[in-house]
Amino acid sequence: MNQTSPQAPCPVIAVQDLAKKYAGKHVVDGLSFSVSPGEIFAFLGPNGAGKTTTIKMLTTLLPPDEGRILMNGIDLATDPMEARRHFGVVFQDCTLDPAMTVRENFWMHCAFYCIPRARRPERIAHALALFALTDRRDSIVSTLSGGLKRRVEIARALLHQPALIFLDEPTLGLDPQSRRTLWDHLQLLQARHGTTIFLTSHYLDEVERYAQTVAVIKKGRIVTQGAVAAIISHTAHASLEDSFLSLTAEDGAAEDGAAK
Ligand SMILES: Nc1ncnc2c1ncn2[C@@H]1O[C@H](COP(=O)(O)OP(=O)(O)OP(=O)(O)O)[C@@H](O)[C@H]1O
Repeated sequence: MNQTSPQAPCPVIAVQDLAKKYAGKHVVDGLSFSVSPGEIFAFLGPNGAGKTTTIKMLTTLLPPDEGRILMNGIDLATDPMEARRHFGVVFQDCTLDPAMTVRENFWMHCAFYCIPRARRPERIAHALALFALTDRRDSIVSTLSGGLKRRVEIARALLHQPALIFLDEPTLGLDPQSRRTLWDHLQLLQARHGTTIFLTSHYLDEVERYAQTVAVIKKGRIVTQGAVAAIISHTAHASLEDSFLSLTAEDGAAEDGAAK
C-alpha cells in the first residue's frame, strides 16, 4: 500500500509571521495563515483590528515590517510585479472613473495589465456576462446604482484572469437585493472559474452562509481560524456572529486599541 498521503494543494496565499507597526505600535502582529485554491476565505475582525492593513500588505501596496507572503509560491518581497498578475483587488472606495462608460473603464484596466488589444473585446464581453452587466456596458459609471458599481468594479478586477481576488467589505452599504445578487455572482465565479475569494466583511450572516474558511483577528493577532462550521461548533455557539462576538470580546475597545 502506498504510504504517502495525498499532497495538499499548494496554497494560493501563504502568510508567515506578518507584522506591521504604526508609530511604534503593532497593528498587525505576527499573522500566519494560508488560503486554499478555490475557497471563499473571510478575514474577520472588529474595527481597527488590522484587516485593511493586512490586505494592503497582501496586495503589495504596503511593505511589511516583518514576515513573508507567498502568492501561488511567488515571494511578494522579491517579485511583486509577477505576484500582481495573480490577483485582483477591490477596496472599499470606488476606483472606477465616474465619467467613463463601463466598457471604457474595462478597456483601461486591460491596457494597464498589457492585455493584447485583440483579446480585449472577448475578455470584456466575458466579464460583463459573468456579472450580468452586458446591457450596462455603455452606461456612464456615475449613473449606476451602488450595487451595480460594486459589480462593475469586481468584474473589472477579473479582466486579467487572476486566480485570486481580494474584496474589502464587498457588500458594505448595499441593499439586501444588491447584496444577494452580488453573492450569487461571486458564487458563480467560484463555481465556474475556481477563483479564490479573500474578503473582509462585518456581515457575519453572509460570511456564515457563503464562506468556507474564516480567520478572526483581534488587535492584529489571529484568535482563531478554520472552517466556519468548526469554529461555530468549537465555540459552542449557534451562529458565526455569536462565535465572533465571544472570540473578540474582552475590553470591547479593539476599535481604539491600536495605534493611530
Ligand atoms: N497610515 C496609518 N497610519 C497610522 N495608523 C494607521 C494607518 N492605517 C491604519 N492605521 C491604524 O491601524 C489600525 C488598523 O487599521 P485597519 O484599517 O487595518 O483596520 P481594519 O481592521 O481594516 O478596520 P475596519 O474594520 O474599521 O476597516 C487602526 O488602529 C488604524 O487607525
